[in-house]
Amino acid sequence: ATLSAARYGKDNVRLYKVHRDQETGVQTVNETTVCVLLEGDIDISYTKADNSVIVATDSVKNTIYLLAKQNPVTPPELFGSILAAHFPAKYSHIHATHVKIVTHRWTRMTVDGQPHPHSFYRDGTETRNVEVSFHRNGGFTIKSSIQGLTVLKSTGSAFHGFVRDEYTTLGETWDRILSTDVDATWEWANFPDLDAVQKVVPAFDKLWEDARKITMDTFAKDHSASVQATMYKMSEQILAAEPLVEHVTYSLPNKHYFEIPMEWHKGIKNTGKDAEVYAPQSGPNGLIKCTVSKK
Ligand SMILES: O=c1[nH]c(=O)c2nn[nH]c2[nH]1
Repeated sequence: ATLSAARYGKDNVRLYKVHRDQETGVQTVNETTVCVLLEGDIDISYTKADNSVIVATDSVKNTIYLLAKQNPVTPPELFGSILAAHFPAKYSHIHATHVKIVTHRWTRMTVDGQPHPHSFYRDGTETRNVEVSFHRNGGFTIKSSIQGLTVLKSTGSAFHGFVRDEYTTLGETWDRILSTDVDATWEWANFPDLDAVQKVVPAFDKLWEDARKITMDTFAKDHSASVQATMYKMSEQILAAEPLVEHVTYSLPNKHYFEIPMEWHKGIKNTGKDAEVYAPQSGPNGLIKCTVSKK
């Protein structure tokens, strides 16, 4: 037997940092859940029970908190890169780091018509995430994503013209509910070093805002012929929004809402154009994926 791959570290490191603006008194919060995994000359800790090469996962956790104290934690692409670069710089036998940061929403409250200086609410389970992989000789691969943004449109979605054969029972529709949990990822061109990441910092927040707007605007406005067609339009627009992005990937569950026939009860019409009451389905669900890349 041979050890063909190995990486280890600390997962589910919950991190909160507050910024206090001394002049305005406005406080800003950031809450994330972090995973840092290390790769390198660590084989003997697996194959020979030799722990001399192990940076303890507890030390990894300590390092995450210390670097969060000493560095900006936003944008997550920057903090993820700072975290990823630290370990190969500190430990000569660690050659690569894989970082995942999940950012939870704390949306500032509006109180008495004004943004409140230090009060926030969790508006949904949507998260803003990054995955940063760094190799000593390979620079930074950064993937940014929006996940868990649940959307629904009550019309403006059709699905017809698909294969009809002896396996098909699904009826064609020109007007259906469409709902999904958005999982959209955009992959940046390789950054050779931390300076290259620092130079692009403003683009990270901007593209997250643009990608979120593109996703919701397209979802709302597109007369959707299918999940496939609509997600391709979203992907094209994100690619066009930022030259440094090389691939855009969407993974969208099709969360079905079934019509409930009622004509058996006194002839009540509740299907097709008369449908008003539906049964939201927990499963099965369609799952539609695509990756769209620069030419
Ligand atoms: O948008 C859709 N795409 C599909 O591939 C599909 N299959 N059943 N319903 C569907 N809706």
